[in-house]
Amino acid sequence: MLDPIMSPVVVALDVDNERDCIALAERLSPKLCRVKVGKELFTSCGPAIVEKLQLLGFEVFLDLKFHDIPVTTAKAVKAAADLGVWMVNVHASGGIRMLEAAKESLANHQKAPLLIGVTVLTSSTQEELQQLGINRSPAEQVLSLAGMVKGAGLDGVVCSAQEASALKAQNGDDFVLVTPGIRPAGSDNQDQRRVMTPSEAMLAGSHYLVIGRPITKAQDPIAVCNNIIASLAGEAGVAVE
Ligand SMILES: O=C(O)c1cc(=O)[nH]c(=O)n1[C@@H]1O[C@H](COP(=O)(O)O)[C@@H](O)[C@H]1O
Repeated sequence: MLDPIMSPVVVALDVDNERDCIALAERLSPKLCRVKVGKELFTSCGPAIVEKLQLLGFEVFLDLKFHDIPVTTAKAVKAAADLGVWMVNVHASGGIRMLEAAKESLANHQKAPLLIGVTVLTSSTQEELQQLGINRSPAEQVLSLAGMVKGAGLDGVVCSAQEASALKAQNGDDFVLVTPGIRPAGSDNQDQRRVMTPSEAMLAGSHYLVIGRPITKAQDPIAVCNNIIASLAGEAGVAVE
C-alpha cells in the first residue's frame, strides 16, 4: 500500500450533496488518496463538507479556482487556508498582481496550504484558445503562465500531463505539477481533451493525478483506485511499501 503522503492520487468528489460525498469518501481510504472538493460540492454543501472529510482523515484540495481582483482573491485564499485545506488553487490568468496577493495572504499562516495556479484547463483545445484571442498552442500558453506563477512564488500549477515534461524542464523538480484530465486506458474522455493515462502522467513528471469520474462513477470506486495505484507501481515505478 502507498504511504498516504506518497500516493499521487487525488479523487475529485464531484457530487452535489453530503450524503453521496460521504458515502463515496467512506468507500475510499485516506491511506490511498487525497480528495478534491470542487465548485459543485462546495456550492451545494459549504465549508462544513471540508471539515467532515478532514474528520474522516482525508487531506483536502479545495478547488475553487479563485479568479478576481487581487484583494478579493487574497482574502478567499486566506479563508481557504483557515479551513485547514492541503491545497488551494487560483486562475493564473488573473495576472501577476492577483497571484502575488494570493501568495502574500498566506505569509503568516501557521500551516499554509500548497498554492497552485491553474494554467489552461484540460478541457481546452487550441481552437478554443484561438476563440479567446490567444494565438499560441495550449502547451505554449501553459509554459508562459507557469513562468508567471513561479515568479509570483506559488508552489506549482494545474496543467495537463501532456505539458508536464516541458514544465519540469522549465521549472525543476520541486515545482508542483497537478494534473487532471487523467483517463485510464480505454476509458471515455468525456469533456476532457488534453488527457493521459495515470502511468503516462507520472512518467511525464506529474506530482498529483486528479481523477474524478473514472473512479467516482465506477461500480467499485475503491477497486478502481487500487487498480490505478497498482498500475502506477507496475508501469511508472512509483514506490510502494
Ligand atoms: O483544477 C482542477 O482540478 C481542474 C483543472 C483542469 O484544468 N481540469 C480539470 O478537470 N480540473 C478538475 O479535475 C476534475 C476532473 O474530473 P474528471 O474529468 O471527472 O476526472 C474536475 O473536478 C475538474 O473540475
